[in-house]
Amino acid sequence: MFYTLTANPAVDMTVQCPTLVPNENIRSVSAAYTANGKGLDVSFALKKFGVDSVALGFFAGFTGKYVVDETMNMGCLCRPVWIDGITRINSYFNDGENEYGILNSGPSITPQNEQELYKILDNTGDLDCLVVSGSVPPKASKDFLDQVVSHAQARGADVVLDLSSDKLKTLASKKPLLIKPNHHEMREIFGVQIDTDDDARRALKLAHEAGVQNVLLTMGSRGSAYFSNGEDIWYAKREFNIKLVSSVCAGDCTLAAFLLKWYHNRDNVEEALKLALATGANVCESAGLGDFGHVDEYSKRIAVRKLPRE
Ligand SMILES: O=P(O)(O)OC[C@@]1(O)O[C@H](CO)[C@@H](O)[C@@H]1O
Repeated sequence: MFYTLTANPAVDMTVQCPTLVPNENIRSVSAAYTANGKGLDVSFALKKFGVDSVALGFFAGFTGKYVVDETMNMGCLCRPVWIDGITRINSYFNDGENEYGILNSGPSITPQNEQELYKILDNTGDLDCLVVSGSVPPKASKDFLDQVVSHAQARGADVVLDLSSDKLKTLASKKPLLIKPNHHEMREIFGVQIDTDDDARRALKLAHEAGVQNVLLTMGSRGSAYFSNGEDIWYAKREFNIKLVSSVCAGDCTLAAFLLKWYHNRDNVEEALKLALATGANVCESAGLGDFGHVDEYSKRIAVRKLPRE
């Protein structure tokens, strides 16, 4: 069973609006309020593909209750750790030309909250793979993520990491099964600006040298991705344009779709990349995750090639 951990979930407010004007109030065209957070998005996307997972995380106040209720309404399993405060609301604006995001830090967690989470991990009987995604709440212990990975690995589980902090570099030594940085995170964490296949090769090599087994490197609005298993590198690119509404949850759904095809069949890289990029593209066309209505069609329009070995 896949488990996901969202240590810092959110209600996302996604607003379509006219051009923002300093010191002026403007009226939005539309606004959507959705239960989100990176790991939760992975669970929601898996569910849309008909796969169950268990969503773990810290939740607080009326917003936390909303996120947990929505998670269960979607038919996802959820094991919340309840904490003090209010689960954050993150705001995203699209003015037709640019996207803007304002992310809040979220409620703090205590050592007791952390212990409660470790206990859940220690008592799972069906944990095959833990996907740890997103930011860590304020006041988390310095070794919180190390502990999470250790508790999961002690159960014999694989660990997948989607973290933007440079903590990813330290955690790499724990040999996670897969990491999913985007090109900005790869530059910040491993110091390589990726514009060409050779740049990607260098960055992916650094990630493997740090200990990571597999890397799914997404290239954001370029609509492409690299995957490396340490021996071979594949490059995938979508061959169509999309009308962008919000790119916010696209990376998380890309990861979910990739895992769906690849986790149980590691030779299935091409199919996994096609579904992953198709899903990411379709998610960009609505606020939140959308209905995945174009995923099948888009999957047929993703080109994948293997890079020649060096
Ligand atoms: O602050 P984090 O945890 O890094 O990111 C949080 C967040 O941006 O991630 C999701 C999209 O990936 C959103 O639903 C959510 O608001």
